[in-house]
Amino acid sequence: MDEKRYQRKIYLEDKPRGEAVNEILEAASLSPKTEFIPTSEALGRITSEPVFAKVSMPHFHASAMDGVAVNAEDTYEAHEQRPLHLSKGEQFVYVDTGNAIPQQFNAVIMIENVQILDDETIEIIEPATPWQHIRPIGEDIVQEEMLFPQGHRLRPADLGALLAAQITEVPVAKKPLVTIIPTGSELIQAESSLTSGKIIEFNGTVFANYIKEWGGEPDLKAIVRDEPENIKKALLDAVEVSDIVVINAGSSAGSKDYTVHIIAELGTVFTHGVATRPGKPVILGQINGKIVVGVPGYPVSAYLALEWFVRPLVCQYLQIPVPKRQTLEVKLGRRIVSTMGAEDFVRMNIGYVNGQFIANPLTRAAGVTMSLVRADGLLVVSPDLLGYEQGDTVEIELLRPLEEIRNSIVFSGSHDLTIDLLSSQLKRQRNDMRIVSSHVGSMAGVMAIRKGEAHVAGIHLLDPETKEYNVSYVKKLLAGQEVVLYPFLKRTQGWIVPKGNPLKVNDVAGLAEAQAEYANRQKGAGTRILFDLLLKEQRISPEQINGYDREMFSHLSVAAEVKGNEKAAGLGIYPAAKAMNLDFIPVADESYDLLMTKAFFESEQGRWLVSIIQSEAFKIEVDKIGGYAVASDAEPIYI
Ligand SMILES: Nc1nc2c(c(=O)[nH]1)N[C@H]1C(S)=C(S)[C@@H](COP(=O)(O)OP(=O)(O)OC[C@H]3O[C@@H](n4cnc5c(N)ncnc54)[C@H](O)[C@@H]3O)O[C@H]1N2
Ligand code: MOO
Repeated sequence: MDEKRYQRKIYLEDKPRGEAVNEILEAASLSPKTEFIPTSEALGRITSEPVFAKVSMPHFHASAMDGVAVNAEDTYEAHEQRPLHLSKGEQFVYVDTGNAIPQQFNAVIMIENVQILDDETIEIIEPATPWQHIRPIGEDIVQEEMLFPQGHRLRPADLGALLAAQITEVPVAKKPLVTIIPTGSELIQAESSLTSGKIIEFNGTVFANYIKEWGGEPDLKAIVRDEPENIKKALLDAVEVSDIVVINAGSSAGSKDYTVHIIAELGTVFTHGVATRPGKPVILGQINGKIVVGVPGYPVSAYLALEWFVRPLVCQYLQIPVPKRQTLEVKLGRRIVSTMGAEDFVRMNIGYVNGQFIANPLTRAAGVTMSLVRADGLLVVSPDLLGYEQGDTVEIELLRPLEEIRNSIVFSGSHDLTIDLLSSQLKRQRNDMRIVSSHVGSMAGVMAIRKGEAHVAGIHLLDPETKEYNVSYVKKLLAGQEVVLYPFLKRTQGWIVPKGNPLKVNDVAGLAEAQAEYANRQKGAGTRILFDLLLKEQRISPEQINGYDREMFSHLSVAAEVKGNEKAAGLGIYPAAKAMNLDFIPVADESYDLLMTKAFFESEQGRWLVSIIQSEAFKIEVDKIGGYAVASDAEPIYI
């Protein structure tokens, strides 16, 4: 393979996103092609031309009520004091709702207002007005009337109107065919077995489904290895048949990032690098008249780039405007730093606490797929800003329905596996509520309650003086605030070590002596406070601990670090060790309590939370994990 021809490209442009998208829209000038499809299958499709009714609805004068059809003139004499008799056939006929009205009649009297005297005769006491209770021809739809203009997205009721007007086949815009080419020699299908360095290909499926959602027809190709000839062939095959081509990864400055050179060789490159973070290394080009969008490999960058560049192309093809997201004004719980000169897209969590929406940034790392799963909204920081201060009011694009956000219980503080159980039990009882948790550590959890950014915080803070948990911290840090400490769990902290405890770790002294590779927790985490106390008690300095500066953010991450490394050790809770099939040496029993504002504790959501904690079903689930005792009949401590 002639790989030398494709030199690394180190410097990327920083083109404004709007400029980059306009360029490709102009070059593409995609226009819709019409196809006729059965009306019953046209849900969500876009009409490609105006649609006119073939027949009227109703196409005959139809009775709107069950009753009798009459000629209004025959009934004018009827009066309460002078009941009028009408004879069947000549002066009236019985009709049901929807029946055609015989030619000689022009009104319907409801059956309730008719006195049946015998088989042939009825009596009425009120005259009928012409056309009463009759749906005249075309009341609903008039033949030749325009039902829909072009560019209308068909909804279920629209399909009904089309069929009623006898349109059984509807002209819609053909879906643009979008070919998706995942590239990368490290990629494997999810079904294959994983070895180090291999990554499961999943961006392709994400793309295919967004494209479907946006109205396109995706064609997800097999993984293409990082070899110029393979990439070239995949691109040439794709532009032959598709309307738009998406090629994933190989967009940056890596030694195997050939895509940009290949597009340049086969056609034109308009853009390599846009002024956005993440998503910078986008490639926009054209081969044989077809637009090729090279989206970065990292999943978050990939999704954003797809939305910025592929969605407008799909919409251009369908001739519909690019839909805008609903926005929400929120208060920022944390400061947000942004790059000058580039648009920043920050994934955000939003909570509705104390009557206001508070938003906090999720991780900014472009490789974290779960940040897209968890995000409630997207904050777009414009290129001329350096960011926002904590407490600023900003507008956020919503990625989730507002109702869902409003009903979320915002959970902060320390991580514990039982919070996930609590969350699923709550969802079982109240499918309109959910727990959103961020694992920031006990101390940050207390602060989140103090600043009104969370409803509940899980905390386990050992007071080195009193050897008591939580109470002294809350009293000191939340003085003057009305809060409740709800005794939740007793759990055991201990050494998490490889099976068989090869380094024979039993205490901090042993840990230091064996020079174990220690996986520490972040500052402010309850486990970290415990560890520092153990060091102090045994007069061991942090410098003696190998790995003291490596901070993990949860018990499970500590266990994951220990797994597969015979020299590693960590401090954490029993279930984390069990989950990763590691050994556990108990060190201390601790109280993991729930800190809440009094207002939340007494709210409907707060009462639900407590009722789930006290439920038998929850206790059974917790017992299944092992290593916990749920505090039963707990009395909340008002502070
Ligand atoms: N020296 C520099 N390095 C990088 C730069 C840079 O400017 N200078 N940019 C970084 C940024 S920002 C991004 S974004 C990535 C873009 O990388 P590529 O588009 O070249 O993609 P890869 O390196 O091949 O992959 C990145 C990452 O994503 C995974 N990946 C790729 N395809 C898929 C897929 N279909 N499904 C799931 N995951 C996928 C891939 O395995 C890598 O882990 O470059 C930075 N580096
Ligand atoms: O631009 Mo990359 O897309 O930041 O992660």
